[in-house]
Amino acid sequence: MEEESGSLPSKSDFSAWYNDVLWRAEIMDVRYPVKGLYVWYPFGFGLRRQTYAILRNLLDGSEHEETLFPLLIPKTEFMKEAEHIKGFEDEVYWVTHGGLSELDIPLALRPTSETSIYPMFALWIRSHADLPLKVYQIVNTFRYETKHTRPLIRLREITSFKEAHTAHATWDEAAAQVEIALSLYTRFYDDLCIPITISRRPDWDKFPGADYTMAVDALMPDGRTLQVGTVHHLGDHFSKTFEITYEDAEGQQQYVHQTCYGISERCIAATIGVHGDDKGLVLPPKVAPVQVVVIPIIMKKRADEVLAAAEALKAELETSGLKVKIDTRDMRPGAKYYHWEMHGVPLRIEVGPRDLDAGTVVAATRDGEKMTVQRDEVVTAVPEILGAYAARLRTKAEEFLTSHITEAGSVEEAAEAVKTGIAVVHWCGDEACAEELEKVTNGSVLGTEVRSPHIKKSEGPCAVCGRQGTSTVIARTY
Ligand SMILES: Nc1ncnc2c1ncn2[C@@H]1O[C@H](COS(=O)(=O)NC(=O)[C@@H](N)CS)[C@@H](O)[C@H]1O
Repeated sequence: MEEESGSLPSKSDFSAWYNDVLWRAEIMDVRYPVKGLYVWYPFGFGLRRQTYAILRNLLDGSEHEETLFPLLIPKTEFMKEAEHIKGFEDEVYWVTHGGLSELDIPLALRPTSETSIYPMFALWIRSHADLPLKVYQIVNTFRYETKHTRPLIRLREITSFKEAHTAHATWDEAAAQVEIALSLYTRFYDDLCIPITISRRPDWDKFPGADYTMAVDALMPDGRTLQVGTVHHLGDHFSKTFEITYEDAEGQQQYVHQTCYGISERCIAATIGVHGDDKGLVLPPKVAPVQVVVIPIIMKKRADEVLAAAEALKAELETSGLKVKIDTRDMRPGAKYYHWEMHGVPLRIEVGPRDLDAGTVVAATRDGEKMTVQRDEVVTAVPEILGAYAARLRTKAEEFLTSHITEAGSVEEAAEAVKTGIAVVHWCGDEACAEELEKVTNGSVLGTEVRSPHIKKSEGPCAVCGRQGTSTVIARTY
């Protein structure tokens, strides 16, 4: 794709920066003629592949099995669970025709897959020996979002919806699975070098049909939080609706207790938003489609020698398991640096005539570290350089988060804090007080039972009514 004229807006104008970097870094083409649907460029798709490979490995390594359920859900099944319907009825797309003939039963495009999966769970689960059952799928789902749609953040077609669904013998075992899911999500976001907060959503914000919802939030550069994952304890609401029972050791029929937990491409929006800078993407090594770019510094003389050395270096790095590109385009080095910095490539290695003579190369990390490396040590040095780079990304993102969390003693203080980040107040749990908190702060009550190394939980008088309250997170959200 041609390097367009003009330059990337400053990241301080986050909305403009975000929209611009998505096409300049070839992540998403937003010109598709349906609102809320976007096209993955190949480079962006590479970022998606790497990101979801991490997620797959974490799930597969935690006794989940990947599966695939149909996209279309018969209205008869979809309309079975009252809460679920209420939560999704104004978001569901319906297929009403097959060709020219009207369907006798309209089919929903899955907004999420409880009502396609659980009728099958009822067939699959017969005895406690079938439990625990842990499956996941990574599919596209469809939600007719009426709020402002944004690529990777608020889609009508969620193209990368990882949804896990588990079934257990007891409520407690399902609750234990909620904790396992949260620890998997914590590891996943750590691999993306993204610090998160976890909290229990207030009841009015929990997943339709759930007992409770634990949510994972990331702080974006504009001070708003992005819900980048959720884990729901479904109790036996769905198993009673879909008759998912098992025979227990005493020969009794028991309803299973379930969980489900989802992550969408918002994880990529967070990676782009949290780490990016004024020059473009800054990608963690584990998800970068190109981890190292080799730039031959080609002068008139010795061009062939430099090119051969650069190709040899590329081959060696690839053999060591890295994703490497060599940029031999006929353009000045600075234009090449600009291009690969825009694409967030973690490490650039320059090879020129002087380097050949000195037996060295110049390594430059995407966050600005530059060093000379002995040519014959490059293959062992690169993993260390990338490790140190990832640690710096993590530290920088943690510092941003911790410096944007305010323990607020009053509603007014919370209102000030949410202009640029997260406020922690004491809230009694009463909905009326939450409404007052949201009205005055212009933020949302994200939740209680806050889990974050950066937020200490405490008790104290509710910031609104003075009754006994607990630490509660408030922020402006996407
Ligand atoms: N319109 C959307 N665009 C992008 N991501 C979304 C959208 N709606 C939800 N998500 C993401 O998908 C995650 C899971 O969605 S959810 O509704 O909370 N939960 C479920 O659907 C459950 N079935 C767990 S899979 C959310 O935490 C949020 O991060």
